[in-house]
Amino acid sequence: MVQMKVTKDKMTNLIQAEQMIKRLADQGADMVSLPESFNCPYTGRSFQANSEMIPDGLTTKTLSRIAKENEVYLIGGSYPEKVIGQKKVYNTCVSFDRKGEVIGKYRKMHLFDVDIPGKYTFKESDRILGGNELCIIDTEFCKIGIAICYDVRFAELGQMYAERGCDMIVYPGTFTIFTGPSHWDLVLKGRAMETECYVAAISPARNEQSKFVCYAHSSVVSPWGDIVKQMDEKPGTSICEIDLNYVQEVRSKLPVLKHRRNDVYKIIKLNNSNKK
Ligand SMILES: NC(=O)CC(=O)C(=O)O
Repeated sequence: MVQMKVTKDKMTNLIQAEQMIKRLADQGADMVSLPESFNCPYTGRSFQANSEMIPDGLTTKTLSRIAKENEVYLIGGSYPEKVIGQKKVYNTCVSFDRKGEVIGKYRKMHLFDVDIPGKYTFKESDRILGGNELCIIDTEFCKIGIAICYDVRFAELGQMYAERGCDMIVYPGTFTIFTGPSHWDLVLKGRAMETECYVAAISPARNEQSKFVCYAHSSVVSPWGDIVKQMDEKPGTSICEIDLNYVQEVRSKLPVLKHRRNDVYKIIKLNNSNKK
């Protein structure tokens, strides 16, 4: 987990990310994840101003080189993706294999439009478009589902990854200082427990000078719902060794995925005419 302090300067952020990824690779990490919005601050204006084409932009090219040089799988946190003909951008996570090849691209699906009076108001959809596709990366260890931050609040997405054979879900995410203390552990544990997957969530470090002050506390949660690694709010790196046999062990002891009654329930949106 790379919990870096994101600055306003993209080059500084890329250099910092590279140093931290190298440190983790030198310590034996097989897979490294960056946080959401790692190459620029997480504000609407900064996001739009720093957007790049994928895969031709500087950030994607740099991450590809870093993954290759360090021979690690790299989940590239997220950064703003420019699309020709669109004014708004996507909040996108690109993943790479050990050779630096792109193995997945995920666009944040659920947009963080919230109004917590007196505390925090944000309308991500003013400048960002929501993606519509799942992203599963197939690694030598297991299949991993990718989603971003606010997506973690939506249980259905996690369920879809579990149903499609993922043993782990990675959420680069930057929860706010207002929501994190009550909700971060809860949603990560919830997603892990109901999907019986390992769940990892990687945040930037807290930056009190930033307009967006995040909760930080990057974490890994086991398929039983226990927090197996958690950082505090400071910048740093952390390695967590996980045992994928434990996923199967939990699923055989408590087979909630098998017990789902998909024959009885499915989520539909009622229109006004048939709403009771
Ligand atoms: N920043 C987000 O996208 C989400 C968040 O902070 C929250 O859900 O809380």
